[in-house]
Formats: sequence, C-alpha cells, structure tokens
Amino acid sequence: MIKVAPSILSADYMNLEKDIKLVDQAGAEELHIDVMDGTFVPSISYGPGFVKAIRQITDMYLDVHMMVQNPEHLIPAMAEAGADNIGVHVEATPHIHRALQLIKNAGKDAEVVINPGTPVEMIKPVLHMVDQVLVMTVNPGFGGQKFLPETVAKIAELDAIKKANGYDFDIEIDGGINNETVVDCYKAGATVAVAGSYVYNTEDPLTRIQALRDATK
Ligand SMILES: O=C(CO)[C@@H](O)[C@H](O)COP(=O)(O)O
Repeated sequence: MIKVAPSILSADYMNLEKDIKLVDQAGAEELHIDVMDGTFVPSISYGPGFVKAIRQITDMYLDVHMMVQNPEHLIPAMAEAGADNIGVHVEATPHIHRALQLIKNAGKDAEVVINPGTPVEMIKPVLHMVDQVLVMTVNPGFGGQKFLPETVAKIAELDAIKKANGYDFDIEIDGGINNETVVDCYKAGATVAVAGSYVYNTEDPLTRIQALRDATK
C-alpha cells in the first residue's frame, strides 16, 4: 500500500488549519508543501515563515518540495522552520551534492527531485545519500495538471537501481496522481504518492485518501 502525502497547494487557504487536520485524521503519512520561487517555476507560493506556522499546528511529517533556483541559501531557514524532509531539484543547482549535504547536516531527511525531462542518470551520483527521490510526473509549478505516463519507466529504472545497490530511499511521485494513475506508479516501485487536487478538490478528502490506498493494496 502506498503512503499518501496530500499537497496543500490545492487546500482552502482560508481554512488551512481545518484542511490540514482533516488529512492528519485520515492518517495521511506526510503533508506535502510546495515552495515556489517565481524563477525556477513561474508561480510563487510560500517560504519558511509559512512552514513554521504549519509546524505550530501539526505534528505531521512535513515534506517540503523546493521549486527554487539555487536552493542552498534557503535550506537553513527551512530546516529551522521545522521541515522534516527537504527536496531540492537536480536542475536547480550545479551543486546538488552540496545541497543534499546541507540538508543532512541540518538533521533533516534529504530528497533529490527530477523533472519529467531529466534522465535518472543525472541523479545516480547522489542516490547513496538521499532518504527520498521525488519523480515529478508533471512539469512542476502548478496543481491540477495531467499525469505524464512516460515518467513511469523512470520510476522502474530508479527502483531497479535501488534494489541493485541495497538503497532504502522512498520513491515519491507528484503530479496528476489519482486512484487510476497511482496504480502503474506503485507497480513500478513508487512508495509515496503526493496528491493535491485529487484529495482537496472534493467534498470528501478522506474517501480520496482511502481510494489511493485501496488502489495499491
Ligand atoms: O509540485 C507540485 C506542482 O508543481 C505538486 O505538488 C502539486 O500540488 C500537485 O498537484 P496535483 O497534480 O496533485 O493537483
């Protein structure tokens, strides 16, 4: 069964505490927070102050996905704010190894992220040092996009490398995930599913979280 990480990008910001507690009570394993800088991706979302405010109202595992160009400068503040996992894009820095070291040195789980157009080959040199790999299943920057099926082969490739080397990182998927698209990703080796609009753009988020689990039993 896959672990579920609702993305608050699609939550109701005027009732955010309620929306976070709802998915916590539903047993969601992680809370996914999308940090966007307006440069690496066109959108701008939130920063460390927002993460700190969320930390104060929940004990959930905070999975912070940084869509930020040269994210190194933001890592200490994000760690201080209370993130549990910090994800950095391999496309966003010439110093991905250093960025992951900074996250580990701050005592946090380190995640490397790859865009749909980036081959798995690009992250091979850092796979020994990560706790999680995020395979983007849409191009980052917006919620509500259509799942890109060609990303499934990359999940399988990553899973094969993981098994061959005895690594134990989680493989997370993000973008266009619902009870149908999650199935092939899970079969290919995904262990954590981020879901934004599928979970929050409905009257019944609990049923949607359960549907992701039922689809991957
Ligand atoms: O990273 C991102 C968007 O860049 C995501 O985390 C979105 O929040 C996913 O939204 P859905 O595709 O599930 O609606």
